Amino acid sequence: MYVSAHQGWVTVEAPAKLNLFLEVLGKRPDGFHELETLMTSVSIFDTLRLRRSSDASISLRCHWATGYLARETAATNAQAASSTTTANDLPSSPFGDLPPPEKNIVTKALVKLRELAGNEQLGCEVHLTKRIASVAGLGGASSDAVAAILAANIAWNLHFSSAELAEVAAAVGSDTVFFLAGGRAICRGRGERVTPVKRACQQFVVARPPVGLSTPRVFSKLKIPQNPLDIATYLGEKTSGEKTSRDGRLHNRLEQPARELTPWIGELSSALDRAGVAQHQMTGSGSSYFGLARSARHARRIAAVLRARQMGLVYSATSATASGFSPLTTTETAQQ
Ligand SMILES: C[C@@](CO)(OP(=O)(O)O)[C@H](O)COP(=O)(O)OP(=O)(O)OC[C@H]1O[C@@H](n2ccc(N)nc2=O)[C@H](O)[C@@H]1O
Ligand SMILES: Nc1ncnc2c1ncn2[C@@H]1O[C@H](COP(=O)(O)OP(=O)(O)O)[C@@H](O)[C@H]1O
Repeated sequence: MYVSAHQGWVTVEAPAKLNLFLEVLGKRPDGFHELETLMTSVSIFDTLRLRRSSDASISLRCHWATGYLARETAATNAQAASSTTTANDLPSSPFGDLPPPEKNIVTKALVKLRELAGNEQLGCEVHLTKRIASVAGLGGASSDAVAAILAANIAWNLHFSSAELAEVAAAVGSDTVFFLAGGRAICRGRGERVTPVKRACQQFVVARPPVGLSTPRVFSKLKIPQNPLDIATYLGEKTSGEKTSRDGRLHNRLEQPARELTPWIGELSSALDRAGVAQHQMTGSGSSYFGLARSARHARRIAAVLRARQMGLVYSATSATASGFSPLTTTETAQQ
């Protein structure tokens, strides 16, 4: 995350993520699945701007960067949960649909944060510009939630510690905690137990087909593996006591169930094979699919091929760099 503050507004660039390895170890009594996943944040960003307001309302205006409005009546009070807008009454965009503001994860995260701060009078105005496609396995909603928590922690002068921020993040999603530091990390449990690993810079081409996939739906099609793969198949030898990732074999246990739900995964896989991309797979619970490119130029070239074949929304992206993605040690302004 990149965080900055200017004239009362806190701005956060919230990255997407890709799952380079994802294994499902079993189903838990709480209905969630025990995961072992290697995630990397990548250079596809939503932009969240937040400033404190003088009253207790939490208002959110959310739109796609292309100009598609997520909600026409975007400004809403967090308490006004009985808004009359519905998820179906506005034109959808090629990025996917977004919920009305009171159901947006950003609003939920801010309500949770002020609840834990013990001050229901805290209010703010939020503008969210979305570029990360939705129901795409790119973690856009989780990243937005963390961006909002970080921005409000500054705007509301809460001085929450990293551990407290992680508690708020975990309360609103499973892969949210990862986004607090981003970079590259192994996430276990529901996704909330995060171990950073050394980063290698990688280039990707990412395509989000015209259909999205809902996470619970993909999990419902999954057959739990008898012999789950060890993440060591992806991670290399230990270096100075810390695991370092090498470009191991990609793996995503959720890809097979997703292939049963949409032909797009198979089509993207074939397109990347034909384009000569050596390693590719689906990210998260889909529907986005990515390939490992040899260079930024290679990624752009493959992206152009996929666009020409109308394979959906196509991005070329690079993995997180060590400097830019740690909100907890970010710029001076952000630490005020
Ligand atoms: C599965 C992953 C892998 O990165 O997929 P993506 O959503 O990113 O594609 C994530 O952990 C998703 O994280 P997140 O999107 O925050 O999930 P949540 O909102 O907490 O859960 C949505 C639903 O997914 C299922 N779910 C999610 C996480 C998990 N470890 N086990 C599950 O079974 C549950 O049915 C849950 O109700
Ligand atoms: N700020 C947000 N951005 C995107 N989707 C959101 C947001 N808030 C809530 N949602 C809901 O979250 C779900 C998609 O989450 P998203 O992170 O885009 O998918 P995925 O986890 O597959 O990447 C959808 O049901 C969507 O309505």
